[in-house]
Amino acid sequence: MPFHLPTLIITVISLNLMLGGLMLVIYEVRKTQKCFFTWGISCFIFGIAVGLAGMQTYFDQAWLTIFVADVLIILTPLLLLHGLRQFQMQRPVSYKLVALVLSYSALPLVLLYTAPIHAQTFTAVVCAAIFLYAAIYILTIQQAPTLMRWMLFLLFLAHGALMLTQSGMLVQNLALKNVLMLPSSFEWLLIGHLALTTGTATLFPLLAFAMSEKRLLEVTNFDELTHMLNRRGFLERTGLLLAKNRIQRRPFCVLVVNLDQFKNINANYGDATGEECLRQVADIIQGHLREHDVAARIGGEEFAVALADVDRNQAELISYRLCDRIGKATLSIQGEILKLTASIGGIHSRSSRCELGDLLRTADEALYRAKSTGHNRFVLATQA
Ligand SMILES: Nc1nc2c(ncn2[C@@H]2O[C@H](COP(=O)(O)OP(=O)(O)OP(=O)(O)O)[C@@H](O)[C@H]2O)c(=O)[nH]1
Repeated sequence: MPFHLPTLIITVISLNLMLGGLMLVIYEVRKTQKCFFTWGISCFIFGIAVGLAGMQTYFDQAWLTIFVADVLIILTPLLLLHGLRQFQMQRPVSYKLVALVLSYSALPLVLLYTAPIHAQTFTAVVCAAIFLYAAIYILTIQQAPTLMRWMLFLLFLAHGALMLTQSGMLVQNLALKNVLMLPSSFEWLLIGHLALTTGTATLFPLLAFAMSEKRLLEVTNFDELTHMLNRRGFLERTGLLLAKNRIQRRPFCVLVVNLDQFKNINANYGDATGEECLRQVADIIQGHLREHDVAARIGGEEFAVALADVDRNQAELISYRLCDRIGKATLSIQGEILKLTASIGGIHSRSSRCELGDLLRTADEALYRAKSTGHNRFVLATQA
């Protein structure tokens, strides 16, 4: 199907200018993520490069339509890669790599720009190498959601393959002694580029938003000290588990684990030691639960555990074991061996008919009884 080349060129330029504008708008909102600025500039530069390259047949200034255009074309994926490095490191990243690759690429272009087909082949090979490198680089960004990481990997890989195809076609043209690439081939390359640029530029902001959302969830639902869920996260996750259990009329148990005389630890050894104790107790609790149980730090020296589908005997056994393991653990902190005990108040509901708030209130009352009858023990209440 024939395409109208000037129309295609104008479409590519407009799309890149629009995407560049979009990136700059995002940067305006998220000043801390400089990658959006870099990606925006990269889109603008590509738009200009395509414009200059498209003027080849109308404007006899090879230094501008070949040399400058090709240098800018190489700069585009380099800035894309630089943006990815800024994105991953979340701090200023040196431009050394960009400067180095650009200067090494510009030197051969000085010699080649009078032979357009050679210059274009060289540019396509350099761009392919940068895109393939970026494809591998994106896989190292572990914090990015897996699906998005692989989609970007495929897009970069496809971009690299497109550039390699372009260089292959140019070499073929060279053999056929054509001065420039066949217009029809150039059209297909531009269409491929259009699709890939749109895909990549759409995924970049999504990637950043997905990662901020993940971070936001971590901050709102997790406890920084122990990396367990916090009270909010516990209520959310346990609420869902309880609702599921209620539908199946299965038993449910909530335990509140509170460390005994914890203020003495702080007073005798300092807050930092107290915090290390909290971390080690959190590990003990998490180490004793099944995969689908929920554990959280819901207050200063207070933890909560939700056990789905356990009968009363199992709930008692787990409470006993938790008390026992915390009491027997020797916490080794900065050369000091510390001993701690915990009291546990719990509620076992036979059919999960109660609301979570009521279960927690009853577990708190049971905890009060465990504390007032001597610490280092558990009291388990029962409800229908
Ligand atoms: N280091 C540290 N201490 C904490 C943290 N959160 C709470 N605490 C301390 O935990 C102590 C809790 O004291 P209390 O509520 O009186 O309870 P307790 O000393 O454990 O006594 P009982 O509960 O009766 O056994 C206080 O001294 C708090 O300062 C924390 O994040 N880090």
